[in-house]
Amino acid sequence: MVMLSIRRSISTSRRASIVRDLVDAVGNYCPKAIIAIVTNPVNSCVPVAAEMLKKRGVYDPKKLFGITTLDLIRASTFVGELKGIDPMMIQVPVICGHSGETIVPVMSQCKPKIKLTDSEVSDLTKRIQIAGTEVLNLKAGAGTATLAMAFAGSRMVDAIMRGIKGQSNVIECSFVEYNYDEAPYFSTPILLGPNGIEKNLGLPKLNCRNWKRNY
Ligand SMILES: NC(=O)C1=CN([C@@H]2O[C@H](COP(=O)(O)OP(=O)(O)OC[C@H]3O[C@@H](n4cnc5c(N)ncnc54)[C@H](O)[C@@H]3O)[C@@H](O)[C@H]2O)C=CC1
Ligand SMILES: O=C([O-])CC(=O)C(=O)O
Repeated sequence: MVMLSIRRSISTSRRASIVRDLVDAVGNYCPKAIIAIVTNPVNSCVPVAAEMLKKRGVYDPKKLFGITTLDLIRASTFVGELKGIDPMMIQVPVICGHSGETIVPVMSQCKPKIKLTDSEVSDLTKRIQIAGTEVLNLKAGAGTATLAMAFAGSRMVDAIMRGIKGQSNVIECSFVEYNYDEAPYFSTPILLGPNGIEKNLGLPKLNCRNWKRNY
C-alpha cells in the first residue's frame, strides 16, 4: 500500500510529475501493490499514475484508488450536525471526483433515509464541495485538513485491508477507472475484496435533482 502526500504549494504539474515518478518506482519494485492516492489533484493524479503503470505493463485497474473518503466523512458530519444525528450512523454516497463541483453527494441515497428540503440539499452540497478550500483558507498557508485526512486515509486503508483479508460487504466510494460516459475515471461505491476492487457497484440511483446538477 502506498499513500503519496506532497505539499500543496508545489505546482500541479510538479506534483503530477512527482506522483508519476513515485508510481513508476512502485510499478518497478512492487508491481502488485495496491496504490491509494491522496495527493491533489486526485482527479488528475490517478490517471497519471494509471498511464505510468500501463507503460510498465503492470497496470491493474482493480488496484489503483484515488482517496475521496474525506468527502464522505464531511457529508455524514454535515447532515448529522443539521439533523442532530450521530454522523457515524449516516452514510451518504459521494460520487464523481474530488474537486469543487466534481464532488457530488447523492443525498437522496442517504442511509438511513433522511428528509431534507431542496434548499438543505443545495446548501449541504455546496458546503461539502467547498469544505477543503474552507480549511485551506482558515489555515492560511499552514496546510490542508491534515488531521481529518489522516482519519479519512485510515478509514479507506482499513477498508482495503479488510477486503484483502476476505471480509465480506466492505464498501467505500473511491475514484477509480470506471468509464462512465466520457469520463474514464469516476468515483462510485466499490465493493472491496482480496484483489482490491471486487466489484464496482456503479452509480447509485440518481434523481432529477442530481441530473439537473443541483444535487
Ligand atoms: N484527497 C484528499 O481528500 C486530500 C488531499 N490532500 C492532499 O494531500 C497532499 C498533502 O497535503 P498536506 O499533508 O497538507 O501537505 P504537507 O505539506 O503537510 O505534507 C506534504 C509531505 O510531502 C512530503 N514531500 C514533499 N515533496 C516530496 C517528494 N518529492 N517526494 C516525497 N515526499 C515529498 C513533504 O516532506 C511533506 O511531509 C496535498 O497534495 C493535498 O492537496 C489533502 C487533504 C485531503
Ligand atoms: O484541496 C486540498 O488540498 C485539500 C483537500 O483536498 C480537502 O480538504 O478535501
